[in-house]
Amino acid sequence: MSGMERCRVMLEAARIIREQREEIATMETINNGKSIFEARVDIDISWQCLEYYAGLAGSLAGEHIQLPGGSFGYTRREPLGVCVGIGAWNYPFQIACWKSGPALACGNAMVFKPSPFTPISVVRLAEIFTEAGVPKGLFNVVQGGAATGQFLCQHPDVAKISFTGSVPTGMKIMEMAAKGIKPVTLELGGKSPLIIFSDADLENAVKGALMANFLTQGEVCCNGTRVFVERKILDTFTKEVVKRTQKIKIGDPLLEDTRMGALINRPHLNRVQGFIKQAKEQGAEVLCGGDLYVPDDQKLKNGYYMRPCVLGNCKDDMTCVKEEIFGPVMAILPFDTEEEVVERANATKFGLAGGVFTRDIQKAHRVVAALKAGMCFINNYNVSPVELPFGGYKSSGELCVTSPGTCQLQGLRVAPGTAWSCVLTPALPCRIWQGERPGSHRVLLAAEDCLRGDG
Ligand SMILES: NC(=O)C1=CN([C@@H]2O[C@H](COP(=O)(O)OP(=O)(O)OC[C@H]3O[C@@H](n4cnc5c(N)ncnc54)[C@H](O)[C@@H]3O)[C@@H](O)[C@H]2O)C=CC1
Repeated sequence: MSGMERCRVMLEAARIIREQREEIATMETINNGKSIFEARVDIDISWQCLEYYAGLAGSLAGEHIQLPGGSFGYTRREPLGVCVGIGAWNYPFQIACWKSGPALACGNAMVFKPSPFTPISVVRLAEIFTEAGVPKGLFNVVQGGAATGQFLCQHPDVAKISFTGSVPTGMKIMEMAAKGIKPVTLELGGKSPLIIFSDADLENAVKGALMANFLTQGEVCCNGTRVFVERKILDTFTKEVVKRTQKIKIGDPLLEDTRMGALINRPHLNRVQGFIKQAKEQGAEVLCGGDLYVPDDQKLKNGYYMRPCVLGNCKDDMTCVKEEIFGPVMAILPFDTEEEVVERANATKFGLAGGVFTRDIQKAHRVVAALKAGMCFINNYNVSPVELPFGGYKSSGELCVTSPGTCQLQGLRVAPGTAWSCVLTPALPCRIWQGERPGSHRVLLAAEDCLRGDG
């Protein structure tokens, strides 16, 4: 198909997703355990992603290069072939769209393997693609776990791998890809810093900290789980964060007013609670939560619910501060100076995201420029519009130009050795946690301010 033809099919898929938003969101809530309120946002981001790449499909073009003596050369944009997408369980439908959107826009085929913990919603995506006119066999779902993932990565007919998941699995994928000299895009874990200066709008900073820690039960790779608070406001900030955290409504994720659903499974719940136990042993103080939550509703009593946890008295060398917990656990750390906090914020093997809350715009841009992180937020956190890059530094994986999988857009890829970083600045304060739709945020991006590095 030509780019325009691919565009039309993808726009139709986006339309169907929009039309079936409620049904798919409900399916995603059952699939993952996150609140229906959040699942709807995921579905919106998913159709927006397909629309965005549909828009690019028609404009992909080669170049004509004039040579001496009247000769000329030209480049063609050609699909890679069969791309493999391997997804994590926290954003099943969205990850599948982030990977298949760019792949299909560029004329590739995709074999997608969801996490075995969240197998269903991506099957609905495959049905929608078929309904929209994607030729049979162009988007395929293969269910399975590690062995299936390995088989796909090692398959000689696979041209490219796009992976979202943990750092250890990412390493294995990179090794397998290296053996086949296959390009790979990795979207891995994080332990991102959130820096609250004493001049910040306190109300907004507190909401930002909740957004940075408790969306999707804390199972979000770019969460700002190391919350550095300027010592002057430590007590006030901590008190307010604890108060708001205790008010988060936990329970049946299909209810409209629920803001925190169930964790993905029992072993993961045990693992998260293990981190909290270890944090206490190492001297941290549990300021709230961390215990199991048992809903009154009998049919939910065996669910994997826990109360969101805030840890005080944390030190940089504690396990809860160093390792990704991937659950609703916030660690608060005091700091005194800008120089000190930047150094501590960067002292991590990860580099996915970072956030700064301050009223001083120069300080905000200075600090985010110094953070070694792929995505930085100023006076906001965890908004990810499809138009912006998503990816990390260091062990958080390769940074690509837009959403995971984008490297299928060859040529738009960041040149080797360069790094991109994107910064989001809000026109409105963080309100999503109060129940407003993310549409109420207007995200401003000024390219000159936001891109750094050779890109
Ligand atoms: N940077 C990002 O964009 C995101 C990162 N994550 C990270 O993912 C992790 C949680 O997700 P999990 O599903 O537990 O990660 P995981 O790494 O265990 O699994 C991810 C996917 O890889 C597959 N897999 C496992 N072993 C494999 C192997 N040897 N070869 C090929 N495929 C294999 C799994 O079946 C699953 O589909 C967290 O560490 C989180 O930070 C999650 C979401 C987004």
